[in-house]
Amino acid sequence: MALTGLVREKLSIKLTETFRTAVAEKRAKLEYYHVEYNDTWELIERVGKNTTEWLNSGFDNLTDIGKIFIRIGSVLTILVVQVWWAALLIVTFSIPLFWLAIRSGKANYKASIEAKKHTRRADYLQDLLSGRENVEERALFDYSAEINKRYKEKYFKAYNIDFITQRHYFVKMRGSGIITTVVSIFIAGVLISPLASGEITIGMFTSIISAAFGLVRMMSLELINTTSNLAKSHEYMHDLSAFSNLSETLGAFDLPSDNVQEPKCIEFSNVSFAYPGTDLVILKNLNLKLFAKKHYAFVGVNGAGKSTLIKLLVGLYDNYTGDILIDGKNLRDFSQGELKALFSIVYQDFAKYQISIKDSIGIGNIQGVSIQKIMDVINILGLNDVISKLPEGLNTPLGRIKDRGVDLSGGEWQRVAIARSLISRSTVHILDEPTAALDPVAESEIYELFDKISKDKSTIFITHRLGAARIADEIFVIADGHVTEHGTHEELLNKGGIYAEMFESQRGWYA
Ligand SMILES: Nc1ncnc2c1ncn2[C@@H]1O[C@H](COP(=O)(O)OP(=O)(O)OP(=O)(O)O)[C@@H](O)[C@H]1O
Repeated sequence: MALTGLVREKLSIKLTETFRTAVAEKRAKLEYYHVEYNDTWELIERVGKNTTEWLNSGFDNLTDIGKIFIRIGSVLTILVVQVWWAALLIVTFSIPLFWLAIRSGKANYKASIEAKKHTRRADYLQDLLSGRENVEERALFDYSAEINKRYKEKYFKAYNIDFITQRHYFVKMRGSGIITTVVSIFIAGVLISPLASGEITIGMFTSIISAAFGLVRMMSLELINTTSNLAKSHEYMHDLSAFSNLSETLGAFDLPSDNVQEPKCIEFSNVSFAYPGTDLVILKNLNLKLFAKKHYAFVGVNGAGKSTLIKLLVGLYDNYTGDILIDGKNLRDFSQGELKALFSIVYQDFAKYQISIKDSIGIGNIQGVSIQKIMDVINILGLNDVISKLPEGLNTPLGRIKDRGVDLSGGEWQRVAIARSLISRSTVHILDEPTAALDPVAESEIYELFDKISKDKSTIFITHRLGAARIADEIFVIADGHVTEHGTHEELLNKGGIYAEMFESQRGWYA
């Protein structure tokens, strides 16, 4: 490898590593709503996916363009000295082509973004057709032919966008090639007369013509092509800059603070909220109060706003009106470290980490947790039976990424997620219905267990199964974005409202 190649390789590795790390860090620090908002999510995906390739090609294009300019400069000098007007003519004709190349490069990049939207959908459909996750449903519902049809539609949409863009590019570039060749032929034609009259020698004529054609080739092919690619890289850098300007969560990497006390009172006061970029108000003047060491259940129909309420409580959004107060202090004034120390949460779609079961639980307390503590939660959650069957016990990798990996059942994965939350140091434990894979009785058992081990802690859980809600000290019924009923299980049954109606319809599940 030539020395320049070696230097290029070294620089490229350094640049790529620096940017890759910076992009990963930035992603981790982004304010949560960027992830849920489609436009910013697409930008995040775009910038994060092929960082290495884009940076490498941008770097290559820059060095290529430098080299081409040096070569053009030397040929141009020869031509200027010999026939200045020929050099001027070529340069003049090349300027609009240069501009065309920049526009083509930008258009190519924009088209690739448009095509990507269809490709992403096509990739998803491809996954449905061949992925592991839905192999059973694929056989059961026999939807492969229909999905395949949709896949082809999406694939060809993306293909057509790419093809049309490439065709435009090709036509433009061919056109520029023809124009500049005509210019060179014109120069040759004009020089024939001085050659015939002996004003210039045949040697001089050949050297001028070869310089002119060389210049035209460099201007119309190499320079235009590289400029177009550079314009694409420039568009990527533009995206990268928009990405780096996205707002960040202050103190995103802060560890849970040590000095946070369990809150005595959490209060929602007239809280209203619409997701960023939408007009639909999800929470409407919601009011409620939660007290220390009590266990609360939020119930209500799908879409009532229960999970949204939790997202606000743990600080994922702060663009609500009204106030959320923790012992009288506004939630917006809490640091990330304090919020992390306050709340731990198990989401409906909790993560299934494909690492050892020990680490999968241990990351719930990244500051360090003893094996004894991990074993305690394992015992409490009845996971010891599962672990005793694993070939490498606590060190067995979960999932199927590794050859030695072992998959768990839906309910077992949920217990691992709950265990992770239980070993965290936070003072308020929240379960946002992570128990959907369990049957109603097993779900009730998990909540009873959770209730028992969280005796001295504040807990909140969301559930649709009211047999589980029974154990809560107080139940909040959320409907249409606000609290419509609250009280103990018995109080709500006696009230004969929505809760009583819902419980009646579910009674058979627990018989
Ligand atoms: N990121 C989002 N952007 C826009 N709207 C959203 C977003 N997330 C949720 N919603 C909407 O907010 C409403 C309330 O959703 P939420 O998840 O809080 O309901 P829920 O009571 O927890 O429902 P479920 O019991 O089905 O989980 C729904 O209409 C939902 O479509």
